[in-house]
Amino acid sequence: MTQTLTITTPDDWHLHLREGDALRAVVADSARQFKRAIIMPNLRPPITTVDQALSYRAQIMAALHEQGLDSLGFDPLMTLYLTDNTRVEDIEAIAQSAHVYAVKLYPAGATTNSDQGVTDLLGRCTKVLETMQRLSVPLLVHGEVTDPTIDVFDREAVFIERVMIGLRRAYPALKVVFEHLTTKDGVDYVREAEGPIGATITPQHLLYNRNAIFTGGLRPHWYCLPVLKRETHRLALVQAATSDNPRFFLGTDSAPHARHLKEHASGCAGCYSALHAMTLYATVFDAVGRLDRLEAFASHRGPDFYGLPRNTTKITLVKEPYQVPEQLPFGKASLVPLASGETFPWRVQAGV
Ligand SMILES: NC(=O)N[C@@H](CC(=O)O)C(=O)O
Ligand SMILES: [Zn+2]
Ligand SMILES: [Zn+2]
Repeated sequence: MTQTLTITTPDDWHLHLREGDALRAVVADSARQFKRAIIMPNLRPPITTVDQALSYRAQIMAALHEQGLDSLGFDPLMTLYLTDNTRVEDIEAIAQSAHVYAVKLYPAGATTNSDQGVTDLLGRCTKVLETMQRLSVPLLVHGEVTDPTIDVFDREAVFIERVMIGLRRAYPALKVVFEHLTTKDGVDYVREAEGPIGATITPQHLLYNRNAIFTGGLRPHWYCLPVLKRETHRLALVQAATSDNPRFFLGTDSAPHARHLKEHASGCAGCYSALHAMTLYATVFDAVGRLDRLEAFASHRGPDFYGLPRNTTKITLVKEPYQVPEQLPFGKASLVPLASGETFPWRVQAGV
């Protein structure tokens, strides 16, 4: 008999949906597996006010509507992009809003569309951080320093020392999500830290180490930020995700970029995983004999951290081979999903 696994419908606590044709090309992939997703605000220009977040959300809902997918009931949870100029009123507006849930910190220059990010968090954002702490608005952190003298592979570990510890000491009750955790240093920090902290973990950082970027030649579709790390770090992430620690939960960081911009002299950072995210996570959990923890990681710990109800619907995963397409349409361009062409042992039961 084919093995199946039925779990509470999961949520994706870190997702890039883009805009326009790109949005229309990818949004259904998330909506078919996930009930809710935290939508990243790193558009051009970035989403910095509640009004902008609401009109972006309307764009997302319209894209689903055009494709006849309203009945999926997908709920995009919006975020604002923290800048040096974010105002206390912007945070107060979040607390009043039914659709905006968090503020995202991109250190200036750290990643895709982060040039308007924060230059001096503890110097320039004190009033805003105080207000977030008081109103229980979570800060979602891209945790890498941008100092060019720091080795790319060390930027997360150095961020903990230079920024995270001081930030959390200054605002001990601020809810913080350490996004797309990639190192054993990060896992140890999140596990041991006091106060309200959580961390998202992507499928690529659970499945691959940095050798994947260089196997048989330079492979741009395995390039994301924070970059894949060595095997010891991957093992620590798998251990954390499959443990019973409520601080570690699912966030794909699915980040679509057109094929020609990935296969480029300065290729964009980001892996597209929304298409087959639950296939990838189930593969990891099954490989270490911990499918029993997949539901907690994918469906329970995220809403618990954000103080939201868990979903009441279910999805079923089936242990049948799933082959990842070589590429997908992406407006006028094409999109190469993570591990394109490869076969994995689990798939989501087709419902819609
Ligand atoms: N993760 C990535 O490699 N890229 C993300 C940005 C981010 O999450 O840092 C993107 O928007 O492309
Ligand atoms: Zn990031
Ligand atoms: Zn991201």
